[in-house]
Amino acid sequence: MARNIGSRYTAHQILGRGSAGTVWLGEGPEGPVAIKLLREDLASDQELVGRFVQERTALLGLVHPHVVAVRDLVVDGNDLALVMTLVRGTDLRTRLDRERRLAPEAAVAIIADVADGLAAAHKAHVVHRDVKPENILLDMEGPLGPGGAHPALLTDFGVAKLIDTPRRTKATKIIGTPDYLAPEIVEGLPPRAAVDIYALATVLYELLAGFTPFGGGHPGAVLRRHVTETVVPLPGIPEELWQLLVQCLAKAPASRLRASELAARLRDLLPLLAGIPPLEVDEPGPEESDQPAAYDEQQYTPAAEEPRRRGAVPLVPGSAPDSNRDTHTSMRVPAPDELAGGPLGTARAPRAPGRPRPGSARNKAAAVRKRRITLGVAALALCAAVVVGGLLATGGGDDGPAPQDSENSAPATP
Ligand SMILES: Nc1ncnc2c1ncn2[C@@H]1O[C@H](COP(=O)(O)OP(=O)(O)OP(=O)(O)O)[C@@H](O)[C@H]1O
Repeated sequence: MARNIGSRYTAHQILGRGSAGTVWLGEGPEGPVAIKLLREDLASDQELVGRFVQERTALLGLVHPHVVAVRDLVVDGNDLALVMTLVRGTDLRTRLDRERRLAPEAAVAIIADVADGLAAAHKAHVVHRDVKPENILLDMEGPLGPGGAHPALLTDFGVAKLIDTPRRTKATKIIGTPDYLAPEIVEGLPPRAAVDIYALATVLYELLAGFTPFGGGHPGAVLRRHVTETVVPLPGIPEELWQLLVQCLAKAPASRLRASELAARLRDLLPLLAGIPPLEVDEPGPEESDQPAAYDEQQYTPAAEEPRRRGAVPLVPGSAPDSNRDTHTSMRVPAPDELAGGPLGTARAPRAPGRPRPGSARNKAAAVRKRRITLGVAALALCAAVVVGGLLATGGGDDGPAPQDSENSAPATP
């Protein structure tokens, strides 16, 4: 069923739904386009419409081979729409869902493309703020690159910023997708270009591992891990690539690479990665979905009809994206004491197949068993010492004190 969008565009068929609206396959004066029609309640928000118009120049000015171009903005009656270049292909989430893990060469080629797009945006002082596989489109009509990767384009520029109006989200609330949120955002700092680098490095990790480094479980736990936990090495990952990942996942934004540098360094690595198969990494089990120790769950309110999916809530309450993907969260910024992690951590640390993960529930159980044994042996040693001491005190023993096992008599440590 076709419908007109403004006077110049016709929307023909729904391509997909996100939390902020519906993307249509449409037609304009210059041929086929993708039209993101924002939800009616957003379109009727005068403040948002004002921002939409304000951001017009920045959004329309961003033209780059690895950015989905916004070609027009339509404000017409109840319609508020972004007209974009139509990308014929799929999004990276769909590819990842299908393949679980990508070979390092293909993963790096895709991320290098996106880093190029980000470099152009950052040069124009535009921060994306919502880099994630859902917002990376693969152009199946483009030429095949290294590792058989199709060209990758970043989409949804400026949408997070448009929706993050002071009225919708108080200064103390976080907007974004938990798995990809940089620690400085969790700590309440304003988002700068480095947040996109952190998110992009998280996507690269996910392409290689099949899961994000700090995701899983309650969104509060995910946010805390971003701030307190360090990323655990992926088994079999080439060292140069690992070092690059670690640098871009640094907690301090200033330690991360700039987008242009990241793109160049990734491309330099491509010859080294040629022919390497996808890494063999065990999927994290459900045991890692720990609840944060101190986070007040009352503060986290998923939309009533929204099922708990990977700990996410939609960007805008009441929205129903048509996929079961992690979308956005809107939560208050956790207090410092809530961000303090436990000694074992709760990150879904990767491991080589068959080997236990540090900090996993299985390891916690082993730690508890070890502690019980240590305590038992220490108690026995103490009893023996008391008996021997008693015998000595009463002059009843000639064999001297019982031998002390220095390891077993040490105080039990958790
Ligand atoms: N320019 C485009 N060309 C072709 N398909 C597109 C384009 N932009 C978006 N799509 C498709 O439309 C669907 C919905 O996109 P949208 O950006 O609204 O949602 P999302 O990013 O998945 O979720 P959210 O907005 O909640 O983060 C996606 O499946 C995406 O692949």
